[in-house]
Amino acid sequence: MSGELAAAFEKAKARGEGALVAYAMAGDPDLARSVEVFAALVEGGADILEIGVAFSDPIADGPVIQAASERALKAGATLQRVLDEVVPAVRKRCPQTPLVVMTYVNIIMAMGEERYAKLARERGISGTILPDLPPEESESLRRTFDAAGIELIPLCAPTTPPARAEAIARDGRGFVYCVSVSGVTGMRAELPKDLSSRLDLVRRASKVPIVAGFGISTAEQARVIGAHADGVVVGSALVRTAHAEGPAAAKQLCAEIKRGLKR
Ligand SMILES: O=P(O)(O)OC[C@@H](O)[C@@H](O)c1c[nH]c2ccccc12
Repeated sequence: MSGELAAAFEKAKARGEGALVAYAMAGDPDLARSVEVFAALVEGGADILEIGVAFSDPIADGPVIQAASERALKAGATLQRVLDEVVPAVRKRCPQTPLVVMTYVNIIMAMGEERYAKLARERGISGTILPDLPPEESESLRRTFDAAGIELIPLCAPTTPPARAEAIARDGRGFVYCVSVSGVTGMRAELPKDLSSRLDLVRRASKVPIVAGFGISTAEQARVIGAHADGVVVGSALVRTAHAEGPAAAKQLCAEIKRGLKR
């Protein structure tokens, strides 16, 4: 196991903070400028970067990330180029920050799972999130990733039955990603009332840290949810801000959300 993700959660905890996992799309608006966005998120206090690799059919994504996907595809952000050009540049700018790739199964299969795992590890990736990975495929992929030192981060949905959520959490690598709302990524004014009890259940069963993501865009939401998790994921709000106002504004938003994660 790489251990870099665990260390990032430990570091945040030692500072009395929940961890901020900040998502942006590699190649949005182009490869070089997305590196600036990732660096800004870390300057704003992100503890872990989630690097989106665009896919033509992003079924789990709402409008903001879909639009980012389209911009990235237009800019030529293939998995190969992201690993060759974006990841090393981000690594160089942010040497202390663990990097996680977030993409869809097809993209990994097209490269070949072993080739991906080896190359990703060489480039400095710690983990990978695949929201459309069917449970039947997850075991073989997890073995491949384990062997290469890439942590396959599992997801738990609101529709995952408690016993299944516990099983996922027990077997988790890196951290468990608890999806807060049904549906697609994107900002939400309100989060479900039973979210905190679901998070408590997964957290009790999990050997690795747990984070909540989907719909979080404010410091107040981060504060409320952060009390029941080891960290939160913020995507659409950062992607939208970086696109509309630039990296400096996204950095500000990170810093604000980070304040909500102070214990
Ligand atoms: O955008 P939101 O609502 O802040 O959600 C996180 C998110 O963007 C990121 O983790 C993500 C982007 N695309 C995904 C697809 C599935 C699961 C997670 C994701």
